[in-house]
Amino acid sequence: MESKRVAAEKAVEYIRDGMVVGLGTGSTAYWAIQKLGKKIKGGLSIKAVATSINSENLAKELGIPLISISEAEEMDITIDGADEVDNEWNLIKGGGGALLREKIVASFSKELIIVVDESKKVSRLGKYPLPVEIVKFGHELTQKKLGKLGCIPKLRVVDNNPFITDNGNYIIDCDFGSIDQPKDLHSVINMIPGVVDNGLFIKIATKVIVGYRDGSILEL
Ligand SMILES: O=C[C@H](O)[C@H](O)[C@H](O)COP(=O)(O)O
Repeated sequence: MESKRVAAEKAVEYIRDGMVVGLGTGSTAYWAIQKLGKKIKGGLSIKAVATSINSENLAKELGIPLISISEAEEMDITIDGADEVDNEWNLIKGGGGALLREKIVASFSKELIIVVDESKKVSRLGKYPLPVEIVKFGHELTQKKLGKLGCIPKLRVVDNNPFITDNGNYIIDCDFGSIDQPKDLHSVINMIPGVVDNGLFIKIATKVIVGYRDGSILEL
Protein backbone atom coordinates (compact mmCIF):
# COMPACT_ATOMS: atom_id res chain seq x y z
CA MET A 1 0.00 0.00 0.00
CA GLU A 2 2.82 2.39 0.92
CA SER A 3 4.59 1.73 -2.41
CA LYS A 4 1.40 2.56 -4.35
CA ARG A 5 0.72 5.65 -2.29
CA VAL A 6 4.18 7.21 -2.65
CA ALA A 7 4.21 6.71 -6.43
CA ALA A 8 0.71 8.14 -6.83
CA GLU A 9 1.37 11.14 -4.61
CA LYS A 10 4.57 11.96 -6.51
CA ALA A 11 2.61 12.10 -9.76
CA VAL A 12 0.15 14.61 -8.28
CA GLU A 13 3.07 17.05 -7.84
CA TYR A 14 2.97 17.58 -11.61
CA ILE A 15 -0.56 18.97 -11.52
CA ARG A 16 -0.87 22.74 -11.77
CA ASP A 17 -3.72 25.26 -11.49
CA GLY A 18 -6.01 25.35 -14.49
CA MET A 19 -5.18 21.86 -15.76
CA VAL A 20 -7.66 19.28 -16.98
CA VAL A 21 -6.70 16.03 -15.24
CA GLY A 22 -7.59 12.45 -16.19
CA LEU A 23 -8.34 10.33 -13.13
CA GLY A 24 -7.25 6.71 -13.50
CA THR A 25 -8.83 3.67 -11.90
CA GLY A 26 -7.66 1.11 -9.34
CA SER A 27 -5.95 0.85 -5.99
CA THR A 28 -2.93 2.97 -7.03
CA ALA A 29 -4.86 5.69 -8.86
CA TYR A 30 -7.01 5.82 -5.69
CA TRP A 31 -4.11 7.45 -3.83
CA ALA A 32 -3.63 10.04 -6.56
CA ILE A 33 -7.32 10.96 -6.38
CA GLN A 34 -7.14 11.19 -2.59
CA LYS A 35 -4.11 13.51 -2.78
CA LEU A 36 -5.78 15.61 -5.46
CA GLY A 37 -8.85 15.96 -3.21
CA LYS A 38 -6.60 17.31 -0.42
CA LYS A 39 -4.90 19.75 -2.79
CA ILE A 40 -8.26 21.03 -4.01
CA LYS A 41 -9.29 21.69 -0.41
CA GLY A 42 -6.02 23.62 -0.15
CA GLY A 43 -6.96 25.85 -3.11
CA LEU A 44 -5.77 24.00 -6.24
CA SER A 45 -8.12 24.70 -9.14
CA ILE A 46 -8.45 21.96 -11.76
CA LYS A 47 -11.11 20.07 -13.66
CA ALA A 48 -11.10 16.28 -13.83
CA VAL A 49 -12.32 13.56 -16.19
CA ALA A 50 -12.90 10.12 -14.63
CA THR A 51 -12.01 6.82 -16.33
CA SER A 52 -14.60 4.78 -14.43
CA ILE A 53 -17.76 5.06 -12.37
CA ASN A 54 -15.72 4.11 -9.27
CA SER A 55 -13.24 6.94 -9.79
CA GLU A 56 -16.06 9.33 -10.60
CA ASN A 57 -17.80 8.47 -7.33
CA LEU A 58 -14.58 8.85 -5.36
CA ALA A 59 -13.88 12.23 -6.98
CA LYS A 60 -17.40 13.41 -6.14
CA GLU A 61 -16.95 12.39 -2.48
CA LEU A 62 -13.72 14.37 -2.33
CA GLY A 63 -15.16 17.49 -3.96
CA ILE A 64 -13.06 17.23 -7.13
CA PRO A 65 -14.79 19.19 -9.94
CA LEU A 66 -15.69 16.79 -12.75
CA ILE A 67 -16.43 17.37 -16.41
CA SER A 68 -17.27 14.87 -19.13
CA ILE A 69 -14.65 13.84 -21.67
CA SER A 70 -16.66 15.58 -24.39
CA GLU A 71 -16.51 18.86 -22.50
CA ALA A 72 -12.79 18.44 -21.89
CA GLU A 73 -11.67 17.54 -25.43
CA GLU A 74 -8.10 17.15 -24.14
CA MET A 75 -6.48 16.32 -20.80
CA ASP A 76 -3.22 17.97 -19.70
CA ILE A 77 -2.19 15.06 -17.47
CA THR A 78 -3.73 11.68 -16.73
CA ILE A 79 -2.50 9.67 -13.74
CA ASP A 80 -3.26 5.98 -13.87
CA GLY A 81 -2.04 2.62 -12.59
CA ALA A 82 -1.08 -0.49 -14.56
CA ASP A 83 -0.95 -4.24 -14.07
CA GLU A 84 2.41 -4.59 -15.84
CA VAL A 85 4.97 -2.13 -17.30
CA ASP A 86 7.83 -3.30 -19.50
CA ASN A 87 11.17 -1.59 -20.20
CA GLU A 88 9.70 0.27 -23.19
CA TRP A 89 6.75 1.49 -21.10
CA ASN A 90 4.27 -0.75 -22.85
CA LEU A 91 1.53 -1.62 -20.39
CA ILE A 92 -1.04 -4.21 -19.51
CA LYS A 93 -4.08 -2.54 -17.99
CA GLY A 94 -7.64 -3.53 -17.20
CA GLY A 95 -7.25 -5.62 -14.07
CA GLY A 96 -10.12 -3.56 -12.68
CA GLY A 97 -12.03 -3.74 -15.95
CA ALA A 98 -11.65 -0.04 -16.83
CA LEU A 99 -9.31 -0.42 -19.82
CA LEU A 100 -11.57 1.06 -22.49
CA ARG A 101 -12.36 4.37 -20.81
CA GLU A 102 -8.77 4.50 -19.56
CA LYS A 103 -7.43 4.12 -23.09
CA ILE A 104 -9.80 6.75 -24.49
CA VAL A 105 -8.82 9.25 -21.79
CA ALA A 106 -5.11 8.39 -22.16
CA SER A 107 -5.24 8.87 -25.91
CA PHE A 108 -6.55 12.42 -25.46
CA SER A 109 -3.98 13.28 -22.76
CA LYS A 110 -0.85 15.30 -23.41
CA GLU A 111 0.84 13.36 -20.61
CA LEU A 112 0.08 9.93 -19.18
CA ILE A 113 1.84 9.33 -15.87
CA ILE A 114 1.76 5.67 -14.87
CA VAL A 115 2.07 4.96 -11.17
CA VAL A 116 2.95 1.46 -10.02
CA ASP A 117 4.51 -0.44 -7.16
CA GLU A 118 7.70 -2.38 -7.80
CA SER A 119 5.88 -5.69 -8.43
CA LYS A 120 4.43 -4.34 -11.71
CA LYS A 121 7.79 -3.72 -13.40
CA VAL A 122 8.59 -6.61 -15.77
CA SER A 123 11.08 -7.23 -18.57
CA ARG A 124 8.40 -8.84 -20.73
CA LEU A 125 4.61 -8.44 -20.60
CA GLY A 126 2.23 -11.36 -20.35
CA LYS A 127 2.50 -13.01 -16.98
CA TYR A 128 -0.55 -10.99 -15.98
CA PRO A 129 -3.49 -12.26 -18.07
CA LEU A 130 -4.36 -9.64 -20.70
CA PRO A 131 -7.89 -8.24 -20.20
CA VAL A 132 -9.89 -7.98 -23.43
CA GLU A 133 -13.25 -6.17 -23.44
CA ILE A 134 -15.79 -7.87 -25.72
CA VAL A 135 -19.47 -7.38 -26.50
CA LYS A 136 -21.95 -9.88 -25.05
CA PHE A 137 -23.33 -10.98 -28.41
CA GLY A 138 -21.55 -14.18 -29.45
CA HIS A 139 -19.12 -13.91 -26.57
CA GLU A 140 -18.40 -17.66 -26.48
CA LEU A 141 -17.24 -17.53 -30.11
CA THR A 142 -15.15 -14.41 -29.56
CA GLN A 143 -13.55 -16.15 -26.59
CA LYS A 144 -12.68 -19.18 -28.77
CA LYS A 145 -11.10 -16.92 -31.39
CA LEU A 146 -8.97 -15.29 -28.73
CA GLY A 147 -7.81 -18.75 -27.66
CA LYS A 148 -6.58 -19.40 -31.21
CA LEU A 149 -4.04 -16.60 -30.69
CA GLY A 150 -2.20 -18.85 -28.24
CA CYS A 151 -3.65 -17.85 -24.89
CA ILE A 152 -5.87 -19.45 -22.30
CA PRO A 153 -8.97 -17.19 -22.42
CA LYS A 154 -11.25 -17.00 -19.37
CA LEU A 155 -14.48 -15.07 -19.01
CA ARG A 156 -14.10 -12.83 -15.95
CA VAL A 157 -16.63 -13.85 -13.33
CA VAL A 158 -17.54 -12.07 -10.09
CA ASP A 159 -19.86 -13.68 -7.54
CA ASN A 160 -20.80 -16.39 -10.06
CA ASN A 161 -21.87 -13.84 -12.67
CA PRO A 162 -19.95 -12.45 -15.63
CA PHE A 163 -18.20 -9.21 -14.71
CA ILE A 164 -19.84 -6.28 -16.54
CA THR A 165 -17.76 -3.25 -17.49
CA ASP A 166 -18.95 0.35 -17.15
CA ASN A 167 -19.75 0.09 -20.87
CA GLY A 168 -22.00 -2.95 -20.43
CA ASN A 169 -19.51 -5.44 -21.90
CA TYR A 170 -17.70 -8.60 -20.75
CA ILE A 171 -13.99 -9.08 -20.05
CA ILE A 172 -11.99 -12.09 -21.23
CA ASP A 173 -8.71 -12.51 -19.34
CA CYS A 174 -6.20 -13.97 -21.80
CA ASP A 175 -3.24 -15.77 -20.27
CA PHE A 176 -0.42 -15.56 -22.84
CA GLY A 177 2.37 -16.40 -20.39
CA SER A 178 4.73 -14.17 -22.35
CA ILE A 179 4.05 -11.54 -25.02
CA ASP A 180 6.92 -11.14 -27.50
CA GLN A 181 5.39 -8.54 -29.83
CA PRO A 182 2.89 -6.44 -27.85
CA LYS A 183 2.24 -3.98 -30.68
CA ASP A 184 1.37 -6.74 -33.16
CA LEU A 185 -0.73 -8.60 -30.62
CA HIS A 186 -2.64 -5.41 -29.84
CA SER A 187 -3.65 -5.04 -33.50
CA VAL A 188 -4.44 -8.72 -34.06
CA ILE A 189 -6.74 -8.88 -31.04
CA ASN A 190 -8.59 -5.71 -31.99
CA MET A 191 -9.23 -7.10 -35.49
CA ILE A 192 -11.47 -9.85 -34.05
CA PRO A 193 -15.15 -8.96 -34.49
CA GLY A 194 -16.75 -8.70 -31.05
CA VAL A 195 -13.61 -7.30 -29.44
CA VAL A 196 -14.04 -3.73 -28.26
CA ASP A 197 -10.45 -3.16 -27.09
CA ASN A 198 -7.69 -4.85 -25.17
CA GLY A 199 -5.54 -3.88 -22.20
CA LEU A 200 -2.28 -3.42 -24.11
CA PHE A 201 -1.25 0.23 -24.04
CA ILE A 202 1.55 0.62 -26.56
CA LYS A 203 3.93 3.50 -25.96
CA ILE A 204 1.26 5.86 -24.67
CA ALA A 205 2.86 6.48 -21.26
CA THR A 206 5.03 9.61 -21.04
CA LYS A 207 6.33 8.96 -17.51
CA VAL A 208 6.44 5.96 -15.17
CA ILE A 209 6.76 6.37 -11.40
CA VAL A 210 7.63 3.25 -9.41
CA GLY A 211 7.06 3.13 -5.65
CA TYR A 212 8.94 0.83 -3.31
CA ARG A 213 8.03 -0.75 0.02
CA ASP A 214 10.58 1.35 1.90
CA GLY A 215 8.80 4.51 0.70
CA SER A 216 11.36 5.41 -1.98
CA ILE A 217 10.38 6.17 -5.56
CA LEU A 218 12.00 5.89 -8.97
CA GLU A 219 10.92 8.21 -11.78
CA LEU A 220 11.52 6.80 -15.24
O1 LIG B 1 -8.89 -1.52 -14.98
C1 LIG B 1 -8.11 -1.14 -14.13
C2 LIG B 1 -6.89 -0.38 -14.40
O2 LIG B 1 -6.27 -0.61 -15.62
C3 LIG B 1 -5.91 -0.31 -13.25
O3 LIG B 1 -5.21 0.88 -13.42
C4 LIG B 1 -4.93 -1.47 -13.19
O4 LIG B 1 -5.64 -2.69 -13.12
C5 LIG B 1 -4.00 -1.35 -11.97
O5 LIG B 1 -4.76 -1.39 -10.81
P1 LIG B 1 -4.11 -1.37 -9.38
O6 LIG B 1 -3.45 -0.05 -9.20
O7 LIG B 1 -5.26 -1.60 -8.44
O8 LIG B 1 -3.13 -2.52 -9.31
